[in-house]
Amino acid sequence: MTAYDYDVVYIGSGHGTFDGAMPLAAKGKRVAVIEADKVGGTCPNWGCNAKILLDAPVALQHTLRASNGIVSGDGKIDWAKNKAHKQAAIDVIPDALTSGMEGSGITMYYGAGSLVDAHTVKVNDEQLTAENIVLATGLRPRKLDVDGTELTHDSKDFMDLDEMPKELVIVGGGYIGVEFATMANAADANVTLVLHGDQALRGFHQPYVEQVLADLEARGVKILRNQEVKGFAEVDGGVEVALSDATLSADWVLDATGRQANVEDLGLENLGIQASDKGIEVNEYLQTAVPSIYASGDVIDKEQPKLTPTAQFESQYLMHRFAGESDAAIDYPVIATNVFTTPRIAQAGVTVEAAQADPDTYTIQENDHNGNWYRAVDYEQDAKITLIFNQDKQLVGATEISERAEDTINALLPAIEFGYTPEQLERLVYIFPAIAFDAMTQL
Ligand SMILES: Cc1cc2nc3c(=O)[nH]c(=O)nc-3n(C[C@H](O)[C@H](O)[C@H](O)COP(=O)(O)OP(=O)(O)OC[C@H]3O[C@@H](n4cnc5c(N)ncnc54)[C@H](O)[C@@H]3O)c2cc1C
Ligand SMILES: NC(=O)c1ccc[n+]([C@@H]2O[C@H](COP(=O)([O-])OP(=O)(O)OC[C@H]3O[C@@H](n4cnc5c(N)ncnc54)[C@H](O)[C@@H]3O)[C@@H](O)[C@H]2O)c1
Repeated sequence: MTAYDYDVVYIGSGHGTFDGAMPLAAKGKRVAVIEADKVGGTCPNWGCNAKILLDAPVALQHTLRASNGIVSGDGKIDWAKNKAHKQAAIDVIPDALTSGMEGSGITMYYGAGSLVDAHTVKVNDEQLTAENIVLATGLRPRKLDVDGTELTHDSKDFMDLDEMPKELVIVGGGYIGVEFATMANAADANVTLVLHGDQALRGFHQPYVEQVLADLEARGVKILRNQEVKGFAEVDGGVEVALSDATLSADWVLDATGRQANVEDLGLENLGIQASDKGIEVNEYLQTAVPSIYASGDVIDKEQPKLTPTAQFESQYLMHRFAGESDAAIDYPVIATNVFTTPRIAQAGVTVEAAQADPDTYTIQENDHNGNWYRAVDYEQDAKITLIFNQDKQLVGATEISERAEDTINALLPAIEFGYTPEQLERLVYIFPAIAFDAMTQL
C-alpha cells in the first residue's frame, strides 16, 4: 500500500481513459477520473457517435436514390428530426458511462485538472496524489488565424444545428470537411468546400478521393481548390468569405481546418514536459519526461491516426502496465480508418502509394466491383477494392471505395494484422450472403 490517495488519476474521461480505467479499477486498483466537461469526451458527445447518427439518414437517402425507383419516395431529410434523434440517442451516454465507471470503483471529480508535481493533481480546490497520472485531455477545433474568424463555427456547432443553413461554406478537406459536406448536401444545403491545396483527404488513395469529390460535385457541391482564406466579414446577416481567388456569401461557415491538443493549462512547463499543438511528447511506454506521468489518446503527439480505437488501444495498454501485467513497449497494431462519405473510403495496412514505391516487395491488385452480383444488393455503382500482398502472398494492406467500405475493411483486418496464410483463410467459414463473405472472396 502506497501513501498516495490513488494508484492512478486520469485527467479527461474520453476513450483515452475509460476503456482502460474501468478494467483497471475492476482489478482492485484505486482510480480517479477528472472531467471538465461531458463524461465520455469527444467521441460519444460530439464526435463519432453523434456523427454516425446524423449520417445514417444520409446513407439511407443515397441507397434509396440509387435503387432507381425500386423503393419510392424522394428521401428528403428532416434535419430538425435527425438532430433530435441524434441527441436523444447520445444524451444517455454520459450518465451511463459515469455509472459504469463508478460501478467499477472509480471516483469521479468534475472540474479542470492540472499538474502540481510528479504525483499531485489539482482539481477545483482539492489536491489528489497518485502513484501515476495519465493526461488524456484530447483535442479541440483549431480556428483560422484571420480577420473575422469568430464568425465561423466548428464541428460541434454543426452537430447541434436544429436547422440546416441554406448557403454553407466549409473550409478544410480533411475528414470533417468532406464528411460534413456530404451530410449538409444531403440535407439540401448549397455547399461550397474550400481546399487549401489541390487534394483532399491526404493519406487516402487519391483516385478514390477524387471519385468521392466528383460524386459530391455531381450532387451539387462546389469544390474550390488551392485557396487561401483571407478573412471573414459580417454582411447583411450573413458572412462574406474572402478567398485568394473568389469571394463567397454564406449563411454559415464551418472551419474544419484541423484540431489542436489541449495542453495549455495542465502545468506541463513547470515539470519540463514537452508539448506543442500536435500534442504531448511521450516515449514507447507512453511516458512523458516525468516517469510517473503518462499521456493517452488524441493528446499524444504521434504518427498513428488520432481515432477512437487508437485511444482505446492506448488506454488498454496502460491498464496492463499499471496492473503489473506487462512492462513491454507499446506495439501498435494495424489501425483501420474510414471516411464516412457516400460512398465511403476505408483503408488498413500498407497503402497503395507505399506499395507502388516498392514494387519488389509488394503486389497490387485492384478488383472492380462492377459485375460483382453481391454489390448489386446495395445498388453499388462504382465500387472498387485495392489489395496489397507481400511476396508470401499474404494480405498486408487494403483500401476500398463503396457504400460498405468500413465493413469490408473491418472484415479483412484480421487477415492483415495476423498475416493469415491461404490455408488459414480457407478455414474461415463466413455467413453467406454477407459483406464479410464477399470481402474474403476478393482475396
Ligand atoms: C467531428 C468528429 C468526428 C469523429 N469521428 C470519428 C470516427 O468516426 N471514428 C473515430 O474513430 N474517431 C472519430 N473522431 C475522433 C475521436 O472522437 C477521438 O479520436 C477520440 O474521442 C479521442 O479520445 P480521447 O479520450 O483521446 O479524447 P477526448 O474524447 O477528446 O477526451 C478528452 C476529454 O478531456 C477533457 N479535458 C480536457 N482538458 C481537461 C482538463 N484540464 N481537466 C479535465 N478534463 C479535461 C475534455 O473535456 C474531454 O472530455 C472524431 C472526432 C470528431 C471531432
Ligand atoms: N471518420 C473518422 O474517423 C473521423 C471523422 C472526423 C474526424 N476525425 C478525427 O478528427 C480529427 C480532426 O479532423 P479534421 O478533419 O478537423 O482535421 P484534418 O487534419 O483531417 O483536416 C484538416 C484539413 O484542413 C486543411 N487546412 C489546414 N489549414 C488550412 C487553411 N489555412 N485553409 C484551408 N484548409 C486548411 C488541411 O489541408 C486538411 O485537409 C482527426 O484527428 C481525425 O482523425 C476522424
